[in-house]
Amino acid sequence: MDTKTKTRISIKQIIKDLIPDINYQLLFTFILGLVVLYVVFFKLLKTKTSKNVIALLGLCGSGKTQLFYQLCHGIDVLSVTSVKESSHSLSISDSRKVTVYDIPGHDRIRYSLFDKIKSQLKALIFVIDASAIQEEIKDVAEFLYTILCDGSVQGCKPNILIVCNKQDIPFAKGASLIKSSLEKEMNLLRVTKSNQLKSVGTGENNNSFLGYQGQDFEFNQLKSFKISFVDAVASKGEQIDSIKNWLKTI
Ligand SMILES: Nc1nc2c(ncn2[C@@H]2O[C@H](COP(=O)(O)OP(=O)(O)OP(=O)(O)O)[C@@H](O)[C@H]2O)c(=O)[nH]1
Repeated sequence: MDTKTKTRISIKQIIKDLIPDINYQLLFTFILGLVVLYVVFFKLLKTKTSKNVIALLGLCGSGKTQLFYQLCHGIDVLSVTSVKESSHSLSISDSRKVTVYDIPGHDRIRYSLFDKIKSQLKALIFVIDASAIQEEIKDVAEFLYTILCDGSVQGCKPNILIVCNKQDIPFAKGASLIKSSLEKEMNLLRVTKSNQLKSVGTGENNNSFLGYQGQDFEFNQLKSFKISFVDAVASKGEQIDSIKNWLKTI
């Protein structure tokens, strides 16, 4: 008898001595269960910790880069239209760090850059130029609608902050007015979007219709997201405290 077989027999003997009526099948199932639990636990932990991205989104010129520099470096920046994303690690509390991405607003590149990070979203900051919202409402609503319909974004359930920036400019619209204007615009948009999908024969697409059927669209119908609106002035970090406070809550 070799030493390996001897050891196996003695281990079996020890277990038998300890628990005389042992059911090996039950023991095996128990150990297998523990292994499965261990794997699932670590997978869950990994998914939770890997969602540490905050994306700054919005149309060109809304003030994303200005806000990015204020939040991450506490400085003002003389910015030009961005053509590639910038990122920076930011501490949002003593023990938590996130990576903030400034995604350029140009419609040719914003989606491809956003696609790279959207599966790791912890939160989204959507920046609007409140002084130009009357002219830009359709584009803003379309961009926001597309983001909210995205399957990966819906899967991440990020907290969303809609920043109504440039409140220092006379006649800039306030957050509550912008919220209701966006709801009206998105109400129209979801009819066109779902009709477009029907006409190309894709049938029902759960992601394309936001809110409740038969009711006017309201942001609070979106249960996957926690959406808040704030007024802000990113220039010189004049009015960004509400954004900083929100970051602590995500
Ligand atoms: N008055 C005022 N101007 C601002 C404010 N925030 C940003 N700006 C100005 O708006 C312009 C555009 O700001 P950016 O931060 O470059 O805008 P962006 O969203 O990053 O633009 P893209 O890179 O094209 O996507 C710059 O001239 C900023 O100085 C603000 O709160 N008030």
